[in-house]
Amino acid sequence: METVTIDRMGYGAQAVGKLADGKTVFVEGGAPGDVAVVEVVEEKPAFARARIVSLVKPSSDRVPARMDDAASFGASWAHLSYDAQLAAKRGNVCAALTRIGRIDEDRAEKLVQPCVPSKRAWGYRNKLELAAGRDPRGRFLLGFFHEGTHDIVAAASCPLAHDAIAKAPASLRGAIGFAEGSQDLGIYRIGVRHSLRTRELEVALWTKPGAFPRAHVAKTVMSALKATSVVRVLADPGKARKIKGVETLEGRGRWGEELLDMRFETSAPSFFQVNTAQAERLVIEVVEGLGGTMGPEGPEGLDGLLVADLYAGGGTFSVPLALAGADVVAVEAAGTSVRDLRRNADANGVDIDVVGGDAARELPDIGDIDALVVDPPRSGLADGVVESIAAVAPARVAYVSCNPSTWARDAARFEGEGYRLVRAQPVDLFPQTYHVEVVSVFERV
Ligand SMILES: C[S@@+](CC[C@H](N)C(=O)[O-])C[C@H]1O[C@@H](n2cnc3c(N)ncnc32)[C@H](O)[C@@H]1O
Repeated sequence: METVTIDRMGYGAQAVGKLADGKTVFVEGGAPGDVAVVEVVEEKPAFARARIVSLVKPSSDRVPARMDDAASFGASWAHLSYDAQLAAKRGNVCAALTRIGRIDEDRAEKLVQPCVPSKRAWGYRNKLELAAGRDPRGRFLLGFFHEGTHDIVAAASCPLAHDAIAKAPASLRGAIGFAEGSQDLGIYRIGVRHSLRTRELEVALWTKPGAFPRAHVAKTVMSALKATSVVRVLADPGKARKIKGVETLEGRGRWGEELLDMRFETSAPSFFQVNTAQAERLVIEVVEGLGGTMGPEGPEGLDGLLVADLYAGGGTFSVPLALAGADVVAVEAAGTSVRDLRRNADANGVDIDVVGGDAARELPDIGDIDALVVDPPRSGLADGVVESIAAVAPARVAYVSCNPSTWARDAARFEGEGYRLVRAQPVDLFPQTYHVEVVSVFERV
């Protein structure tokens, strides 16, 4: 056992300090400024992991615990004040840019703006993603995967989600457990989406294809939650990308949300930003980053520009860019999102050239574009994509990222291909967790 001082939050659940021998130590539940007696639980050549045995001097960034099981739904920074979370998120973006992006510290400090706080620090999620299974006694189990494992931690509620769905885990567990009785319906995942703006609430039950008592289950779900839509997503466990179908069991079969006066409809397997109010900030950053503005009538100022939106989802950026006057080509790989995007373009009265396929493969066929948006999954841009973008030579690139490490790697690639990073805006979509979104702008030199 030894006493350490915690220096900062890592990009993950843990805080970071140094052991007496100079080795980096990751400390679960630590806060910057804590002086703590720790016990090393794992020793590696380059670093160690430790747990806090006692706090000699607690950090002034600490706030009283709101619940004991916060870590089970990813709220591993809930012991930090919200200001400290925002500062740590910006710190992690700067650190990624210097360590991985090889941008010097002074420049990174100037480029990375203060993190935009979320309007709600709790109750902000429009979506709950629940894991379902059975406990050793065969009873229906609903909760969250323990981080990094497939062990389900049963949870009654999730205070990160809107109040209307925060207690959905308990209601659904009771109702579905009762409806199942001893018969296993094979439900392995349940998604619940709710909009504070449209009041629409959708429950999506993920099962393998096969017989399913649709009417009985729909009635059960409706008795637990006032849903506007209940659907069944047919896919094999672990193969979420290979959707075999979506059946409407009750109601609309889709979920509707409003974003800056635009209307988006999302089918259950498709991606949609989980913090709607903060997604609006992402849209504003992207429109302005490409030279447009948010006028009183909505996005404007991009007339005549040819813009490609890669990894476009249901059109969160494509639709406002088209409303701002740009000719938009959107590329998206997931079939359900491609259908959503076409529908969302129609619903918002814009024409968008929607291409279903792999962003890297489709990019060279798009032609001479003026500007580009990329919003890839956590893995960032695949090898060769930055080079393909540079070959098409857009004057500006807006890069939206949910992973500072892969973003910083790609920033270095852009800077090596004749682009310069001119702005990096962290936006907090995920309070109480270590996650952070970054909207950045690269200009062709
Ligand atoms: C982080 S989401 C962003 C979606 C959208 N920009 C938004 O804000 O709602 C990433 C999207 O990229 C899509 N995607 C993943 N890999 C892809 C690829 N290789 N080519 C095209 N789209 C891909 C996913 O289906 C998903 O819709």
